[in-house]
Amino acid sequence: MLNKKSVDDINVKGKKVLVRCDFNVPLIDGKITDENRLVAALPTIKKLIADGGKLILCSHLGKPKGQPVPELSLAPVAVRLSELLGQEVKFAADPEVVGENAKAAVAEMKDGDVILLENTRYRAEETKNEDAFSKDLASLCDVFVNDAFGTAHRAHCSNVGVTKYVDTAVVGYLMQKEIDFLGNAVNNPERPFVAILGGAKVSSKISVIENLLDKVDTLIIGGGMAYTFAKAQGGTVGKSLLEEDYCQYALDMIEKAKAKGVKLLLPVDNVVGDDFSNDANTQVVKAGEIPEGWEGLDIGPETAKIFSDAVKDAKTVVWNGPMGCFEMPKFAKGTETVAKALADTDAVTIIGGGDSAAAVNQLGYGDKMTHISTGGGASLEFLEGKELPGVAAANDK
Ligand SMILES: Nc1ncnc2c1ncn2[C@@H]1O[C@H](COP(=O)(O)OP(=O)(O)O)[C@@H](O)[C@H]1O
Ligand SMILES: O=C(OP(=O)(O)O)[C@H](O)COP(=O)(O)O
Repeated sequence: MLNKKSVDDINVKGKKVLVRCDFNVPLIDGKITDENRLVAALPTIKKLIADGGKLILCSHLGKPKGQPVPELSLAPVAVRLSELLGQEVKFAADPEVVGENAKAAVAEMKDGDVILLENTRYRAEETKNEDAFSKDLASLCDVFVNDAFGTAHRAHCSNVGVTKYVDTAVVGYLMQKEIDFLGNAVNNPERPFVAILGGAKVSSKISVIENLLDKVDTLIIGGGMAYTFAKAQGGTVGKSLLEEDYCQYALDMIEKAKAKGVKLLLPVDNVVGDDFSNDANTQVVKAGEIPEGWEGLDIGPETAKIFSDAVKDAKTVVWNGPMGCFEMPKFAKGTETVAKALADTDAVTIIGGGDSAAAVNQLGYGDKMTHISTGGGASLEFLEGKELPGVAAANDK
């Protein structure tokens, strides 16, 4: 259990409550194309409304780099949130985020009202965690609630700096839920505990591999990073994604897994293409036997079966990173097979955010998983065993 004060430990009746959410959602032509992060924020927002707080919501959106960028305004989020909540979420348009407009909007609020501030990254201080903006934010409220799990790995004004200038800083339900699911899976798993890692590069997953090798019964490695392991073991990988500098590291990890009694599963076959394109010619070859001019873009059918079988017997599964270039239908089969195996197992299934979450949702297995994290970078850093600054900054219980 997360040892931080939460929205259940405070009384917000009649108080101004600044709620940091992660409303960093994909927008195409002003339309929200994935609203999971909005839906995930609703329980905390509804609870605080019911308790009679005056809710001042805030979030970043994209990377406007410290100045107003109209395409990155949070205005469309206020519209959609109003619909989802069934009550008006007034948008406090303000290029300074906490300028005259926002202050006037806050001054008019009644108990149970909700407003949304403009994109916090319109202010240059935000990502530098500089005091001026932290103080501005704190001046708006009596109480601060951080429910932005997706941003918890950042130390910015709106999730960390602001806590220096408020007496009460607690976490919301989403933050609690994410940390409880990820924390239980990693630190107190029902066994067998299987972790599946994929994605592009070994270099970006090193700390996760190291941390998980101390905890899992089985570690499955697929995706682009598997080719560095294949090459390290003396195989040929054609023009597959390869990090030569990490070959020795890959061999060390194979040895480390052996020494710890962790079963390490690597691909035994691959779907290869003669081009990085959905129009490529393809064939299935044994892992480490990829011909010159071809590149591995997915795990092969035999590998997909081995990985699925390992998941079948598991009691806890954590998955981060696709098994291949799932964005191209020709190379999506491996990721799809693994997603289906997770959907069919009785195990607790936890999906790290980012591409794996997108893949699982896209394939229609979203509601079959125990928990899909709303944070890519944040869940990765959690799996690395790092302390998340956004969580650390809240008041201890
Ligand atoms: N065999 C491969 N060759 C090249 N890219 C790959 C391969 N397998 C997976 N990828 C790519 O890796 C990307 C995801 O990598 P990464 O950012 O590390 O994962 P995540 O966001 O889940 O942490 C996807 O865009 C996917 O297309
Ligand atoms: O979308 C986010 O991260 P994610 O894509 O790693 O899940 C968070 O909102 C953090 O955004 P940032 O990576 O611009 O700091």
